[in-house]
Amino acid sequence: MDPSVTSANLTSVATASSASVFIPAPMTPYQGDIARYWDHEARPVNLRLGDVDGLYHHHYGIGDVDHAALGDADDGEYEKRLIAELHRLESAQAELLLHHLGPIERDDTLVDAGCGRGGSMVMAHQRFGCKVEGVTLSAKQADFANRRARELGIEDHVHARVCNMLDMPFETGQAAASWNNESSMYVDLHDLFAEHSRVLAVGGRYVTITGCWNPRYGQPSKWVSQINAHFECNIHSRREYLRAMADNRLVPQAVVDLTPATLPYWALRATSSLVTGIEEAFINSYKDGSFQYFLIAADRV
Ligand SMILES: C[S@@+](CC[C@H](N)C(=O)[O-])C[C@H]1O[C@@H](n2cnc3c(N)ncnc32)[C@H](O)[C@@H]1O
Ligand SMILES: CC(C)=CCC/C(C)=C/COP(=O)(O)OP(=O)(O)O
Ligand SMILES: [Mg+2]
Repeated sequence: MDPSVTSANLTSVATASSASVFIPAPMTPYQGDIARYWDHEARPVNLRLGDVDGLYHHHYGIGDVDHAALGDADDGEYEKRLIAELHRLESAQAELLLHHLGPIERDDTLVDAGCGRGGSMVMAHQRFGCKVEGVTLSAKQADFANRRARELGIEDHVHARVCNMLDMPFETGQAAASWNNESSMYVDLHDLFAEHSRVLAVGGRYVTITGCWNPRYGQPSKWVSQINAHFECNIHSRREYLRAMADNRLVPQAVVDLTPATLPYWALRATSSLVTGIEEAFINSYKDGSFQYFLIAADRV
C-alpha cells in the first residue's frame, strides 16, 4: 500500500485504487474511530515494556510472578525489573497462543488478525521460521510493525498491512493457521469467524486469547462495561464465541480458562507506576466471576 495512506483516508484510497490493487472494504464509522484510537496510542505501559527486548505487545500476561527476579522493592532498579517481569508475562501469553497453533512448517503462512505493533508476529516467525501476515486498522501500528521487521531483517517473512480483518486480502485456504490475540472484541464474531474459516486451509488451526463475559453471571457486569468504555470495544460472552465458531466450521480443540493465570499479572501491574486506571476493573471482574480470560483453539473442518 502507498506509504502516504493513513488509517483515516483508507476509504478514499479504496475508491481511487485500480482493480489490480487490493481494495480495502469501506470502513464503518466505528472502525474509523478504532483506527484513530490505535494511531494515537502511546501508553508507557506498552512502549516501556516493548523496549525491554523489542517485542511490542498490546495484550496482557499470564503465569506466576518471579518474586526472586523482582527482588527488593526499595532499591533503585526495582521499577526496571518490574517492567521486565510484566513484559515476560505478556510474552508468555503469546508463547501459549503460538503453542496452540500446533506444528507449523517453514513454508506455511500464518495470519495475525488485529496484529497491533507486531510482537506476536515476530515471535511466530522466530518460532516457526514461516511467513506471517498481519492486519490492523491502524497505519501507525502497521508502519511500526514493518519497521521492526526491517530492523530485524525479517521483512520478507513478517508483514503488516492496514486492512479490516473481516475482509482480508488473502486467498481462500491460504493460511495454515490464524489467530486473534485480544482483538476479537472489536468485531461481530460471526463475521470474524466466517472470514477466518475462509482464509484457513481445511485442517488448519485457529486460536484466540480473549476476555469474555461469563454467561453464568447473566449479563455484562459494571466492570465489563467499564472495560468496554475504556477501550471502545464490545466484549462478547463465552457462549457467543462457541456458537459463532460452531456456525463457521471451527471446532474447539482446547478451551482453557486463563483467568487464574492472568491475575498475578494484574496484581503486579496494579503496584507499578505504569498503571492506566483500568486495573481495578480487570481485577474485580475476574474475581467476581463476571469476566474471564480464555484461550480457545479450534480446528477448521
Ligand atoms: C488490543 S490490540 C491487540 C494487538 C495484538 N494482537 C497484540 O497482541 O499485541 C487490538 C488490535 O486489533 C486491531 N483491530 C480492531 N478491529 C480491527 C479490524 N476490524 N480489522 C483489523 N484490525 C482490527 C486494532 O487495530 C489493534 O491492532
Ligand atoms: C482482554 C480485553 C478485554 C482486551 C481489550 C483489548 C485490549 C485493549 C487489549 C490490551 O491492549 P493494550 O496492551 O494496549 O492495553 P493497556 O494499555 O491496558 O496495556
Ligand atoms: Mg498493554
